Parts: sequence; C-alpha cells; structure tokens
Amino acid sequence: MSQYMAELNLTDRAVLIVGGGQVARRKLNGLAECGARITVAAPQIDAGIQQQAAAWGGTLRRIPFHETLLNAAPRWTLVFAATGEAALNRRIAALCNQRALLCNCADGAEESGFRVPAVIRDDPIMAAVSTGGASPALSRALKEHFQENLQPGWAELARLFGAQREAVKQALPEDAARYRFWRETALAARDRLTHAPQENARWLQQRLQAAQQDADANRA
Ligand SMILES: C[C@@]1(CC(=O)O)c2cc3[nH]c(cc4nc(cc5[nH]c(cc(n2)[C@H]1CCC(=O)O)[C@@](C)(CC(=O)O)[C@@H]5CCC(=O)O)C(CC(=O)O)=C4CCC(=O)O)c(CCC(=O)O)c3CC(=O)O
Ligand SMILES: NC(=O)C1=CN([C@@H]2O[C@H](COP(=O)(O)OP(=O)(O)OC[C@H]3O[C@@H](n4cnc5c(N)ncnc54)[C@H](O)[C@@H]3O)[C@@H](O)[C@H]2O)C=CC1
Repeated sequence: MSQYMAELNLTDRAVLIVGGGQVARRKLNGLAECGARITVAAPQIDAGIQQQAAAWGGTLRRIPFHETLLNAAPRWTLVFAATGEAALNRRIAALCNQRALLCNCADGAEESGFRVPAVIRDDPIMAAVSTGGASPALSRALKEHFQENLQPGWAELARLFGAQREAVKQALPEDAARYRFWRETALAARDRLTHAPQENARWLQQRLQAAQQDADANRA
C-alpha cells in the first residue's frame, strides 16, 4: 500500500520524542522549526539537545520509556520512537497504534505510522523526498540534487501568484476561465525564472487583462 504525503501544521501541538540521541536531535531540529511543543523522554539526553532546550522551550524528562507516557493529556499529535533499542521502538509504535496515535519508528519498522522524508525549503516552496524506506542516504543525495537545481525564481513566482490569487478571482469570477488562466500562466512561468519581480508583476497583469478581455468577448 502506498503512503500519504502531507504537510502538517504543528504549531503549539504536543509532540513526544522517545530517545535523546543523534536521531532524536535531528527530528527535534525539524520539529522545533515548526513550532511544535516538544517533550523529549530518555534516560540519557545528548548535550546538544540539552543546549537547545532553552531555545525551543520544550520539556526534558530523564526517564526510560513507560507506556503511561502515551496517555498524556492533551494527546500527542505525533510520537517519535527514536531510542537505540529496535525492539523498544517497535513496541512504542505498536502501543501508539492501539491508541490511534501516529508514531514514527526510527528503525523504519512495519509498525511505523509515518515516515520522515528529506525536505528542501525555499519559502513558500517545500519539496519532500522519500525512497519509501529503501535508502535514506539516497533521499539525502536526491534532496541535495534538487536543492542545487531549484532556481530562486520559483519561490519569487509563488509569492507573486499567492499575492494575486484574490485579485484574479475578482477579475475572472468564472471557475473555468480562472482555472485555465492559472494553469496556462503557471506553465508559462518557467520562462520567467530569471526576470526581476517587478517585471513578473507587470507580465502577470498583462496576462490577466488579456484573459479578462477573452472572457468578456466570450460572454458577449
Ligand atoms: C525509515 C526512515 C525512518 C523515518 O521514517 O524516520 C529511516 C531509517 C533509517 N535511517 C538510517 C540511516 C541514515 N539516515 C540518514 C538520513 C535521513 N534519514 C531520513 C529518513 C529515514 N530514515 C526514513 C526513511 C526515509 C526514506 O526512505 O527516504 C531522512 C530522509 C529524514 C530525517 O530523518 O530527518 C534523513 C535525511 C537527512 C537530510 O535530509 O539530510 C542517513 C544519511 C545521513 O545522515 O547522511 C543515514 C546513514 C546512511 C544509511 O544508512 O542510508 C537507518 C540505518 C541505521 C543503522 O544502520 O544503524 C535507518 C533504519 C533502517 O532503515 O533500518
Ligand atoms: N531515522 C534515521 O534517520 C536513523 C535511524 N537510526 C535508528 O535510530 C535509532 C536511534 O539512533 P541514535 O539516535 O543514533 O542512537 P543513540 O545511541 O545516539 O541514542 C539512543 C537514545 O535512546 C535512549 N534510550 C535507550 N533506552 C531507552 C529507554 N528505555 N527509554 C527511552 N529512551 C531510551 C538513550 O538514552 C539515548 O538517548 C537506532 O535504533 C537506529 O537504528 C539510525 C540512524 C538514522
């Protein structure tokens, strides 16, 4: 069965990381950037995580895993089983499944509720790469390949298109005409990657006026 890709809004959501080593630290970095309220539970917690703790405002619990951790209120939005014990990680994932909690198992066990992809970001653009558990090293290499080849113009265009969505909706109120406008404009965007933002804004405006005239002519 294939897995579902999504982007999660974790702002102020409770996230539990069991384990306090290298892998926990990497997951923590990504989660802290997204505003999650993180609790780390492990008998030994990396110096790096301890140093970061003040900055991300989370909770450190120097305890071994116990099932009762999973019954916390409010419920955990996500759980990460990242201890150095493969059997324990599987057990945590299985206990989470019983409670309908989504759990990532660092060992990539079958019980895992979700996998973590390699991610590139160029705000507001994000791209996630996964090999479906086959090779994390390859995911990283592919991510780096995409990163090197992602021209900065795409993010600029995404911001411009985003800022103009409402105006285009007003100008082209018919769904079919508006969808066609955005589809054709998005396809034409590739040729604009090297242009200055002001030129692109003018270009978009001209396209919109032309599309509006077409729509008016069709209605007449
Ligand atoms: C199943 C999964 C678990 C999950 O869902 O989290 C998993 C599992 C395992 N990783 C292992 C090793 C490594 N992981 C990385 C790196 C990353 N691993 C990530 C995800 C995932 N790793 C999920 C699958 C995602 C997919 O298929 O694409 C990334 C993409 C995202 C992230 O975790 O942040 C992140 C990229 C960071 C970036 O973006 O730069 C590197 C490379 C490096 O660090 O340079 C190595 C060493 C090289 C190698 O082994 O390949 C091992 C063996 C441990 C051992 O042998 O002891 C296991 C366990 C197993 O597979 O048995
Ligand atoms: N997803 C990924 O990208 C990767 C996954 N792995 C897997 O991730 C796991 C963790 O790897 P590392 O962080 O490198 O290990 P590590 O040895 O650096 O850290 C292990 C952590 O688990 C904690 N721990 C041990 N027993 C525990 C218990 N009973 N309850 C709570 N915490 C406990 C320890 O206190 C320590 O903080 C390994 O199982 C490894 O196979 C390894 C490399 C990459």
